[in-house]
Parts: sequence; C-alpha cells; structure tokens
Amino acid sequence: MPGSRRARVPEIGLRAVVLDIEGTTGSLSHVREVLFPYARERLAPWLAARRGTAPWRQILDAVTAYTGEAQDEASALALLEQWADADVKAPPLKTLQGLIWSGGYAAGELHGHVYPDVPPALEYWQTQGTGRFIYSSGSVAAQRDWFGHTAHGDLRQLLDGYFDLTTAGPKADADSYRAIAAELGHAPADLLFVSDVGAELDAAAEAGWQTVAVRRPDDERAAVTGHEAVASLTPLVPRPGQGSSTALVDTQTQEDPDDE
Ligand SMILES: CSCCC(=O)C(=O)COP(=O)(O)O
Ligand SMILES: [Mg+2]
Repeated sequence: MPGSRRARVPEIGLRAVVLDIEGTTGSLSHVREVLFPYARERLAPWLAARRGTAPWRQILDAVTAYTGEAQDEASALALLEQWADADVKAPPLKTLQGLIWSGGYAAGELHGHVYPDVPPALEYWQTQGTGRFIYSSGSVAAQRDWFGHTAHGDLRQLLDGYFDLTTAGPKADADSYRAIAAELGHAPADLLFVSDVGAELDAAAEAGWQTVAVRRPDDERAAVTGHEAVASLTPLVPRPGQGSSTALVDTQTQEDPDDE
C-alpha cells in the first residue's frame, strides 16, 4: 500500500494511545455488513418486546433529548431507522445498537473483529506503561463487548478505558480530544490518536495531539492525507533493539504483515 510505510514510531513523551475501532482496530466491512444489519433488523422488535419497561423508556427519552421533540415509540423508531440507514452517529442509536449487540454476543451470534496486529501492539504499550484507550462512535458498552469477544480472546485486560460520543463528544470536534486529554491528565502532545477518518484526525491534531492514519488493505476507500499513514499498528511498535527512548523513528523499512 503506497505511503503505508511512512509512519514513525511515536516515542518521546507518549503517555497514552487512543484507538478508533471501525476501520482501524477492527474491520470496516465487519461493522457495516454484520454488526449494523444485526441491529437494524432488531430495532422494532427490541422496542416492541420491551414496551413500557425502563430500557424502552431510556431509549425514548434519549431520542427526545437528542431531537428536542417529544417522541412516542413510533416516531422514535422511525428516527432510529433513518439514522441506522444513513449511518448517522446519533448517540441514542449507538446506545440501542449496543444493547441489541450485547444480546448477540451473549447468544454467540456476534464476535468483535480485531486485526491480528492489535493485541501485540496493545501488549507492547502495556509493557511500556503507555495508556491504552478506545474512542469510538459505538457506545462504551458496545466497545467493551467488541473487545471482550474477539478471535484473539478477551482483550479488555489490555485496555485502560473507553470513550464514546456521550462521554467525549463528536469525533470530528477538537473539543472532544481536549476533553479526553483533560480526563486522562496528559498534555495533548503526549497523546496519540489512531483512526481511519481524516476529519477525526484533523480534530485531534487541532487539539494538539499526535496522529496516525490507518488504511487497512481490505478497505478500498481513498487514503487519508495530511497525517502519518500505516496499514496496521505494527509500524507503531519498535522492533527489538530499535530502542524506546529515541526521537521519532522512521519505520520505512519495517515489515508490515498486512501489506502482504
Ligand atoms: C463495536 S463499536 C461499533 C462501532 C460503531 O458503532 C461505529 O459507528 C463505528 O465508529 P468508529 O468511531 O469506531 O469508527
Ligand atoms: Mg473508524
């Protein structure tokens, strides 16, 4: 993948790495072709089966608060279905998707897709004392379920925390990255955000963060420009002997298994 070997290993002052899910640590197509349809076909039955209960009320109240207009089940469902069909990252939809997916994981019908380079990268940062966090549009509950049910096992012990739209804010808003930095208690320049979306990386950079763009080989979208670029997390992890306290290390010659 042209340009995927330009990334440098961020080293000096790196206190925490914050990773996106869809298109970065996990497959875009798995999210869009498996996870989203699973929730989409269960939106109406989920609400109908819980009519009048606290979870049902929670969703209706969330749609009401988000839209600023009172909603009943029918109007809330219509909005939720519209958002799902257009992949609108609306927090009420993300909450409901997470609730529906949790049933799918429990039933063994879903798993979280995590690329094979992710666990070793998380393990490396863990050995370095570097914090490891997730920031996704998916709800925190959905993120936990995703990393708790992967082909590599339960990866949650490798993660220190999770941020979503309700705890940090919109992903293309620089204030969200300022909020995360404040929550983590680190200077923005000591934080690295890794994502597949240029607008998110631009927002993080505007907030003073280090950034790296990911474009996975199975992802046919155009490359993100204006940020260091990789095809997996492997180039962000120094090989043995490469040292851990040098300035940014050029990784142009580092092997990237996902390129093969
Ligand atoms: C398992 S989290 C589901 C991901 C999701 O709902 C989504 O919208 C993807 O957003 P991301 O910020 O991870 O690209
Ligand atoms: Mg993404």
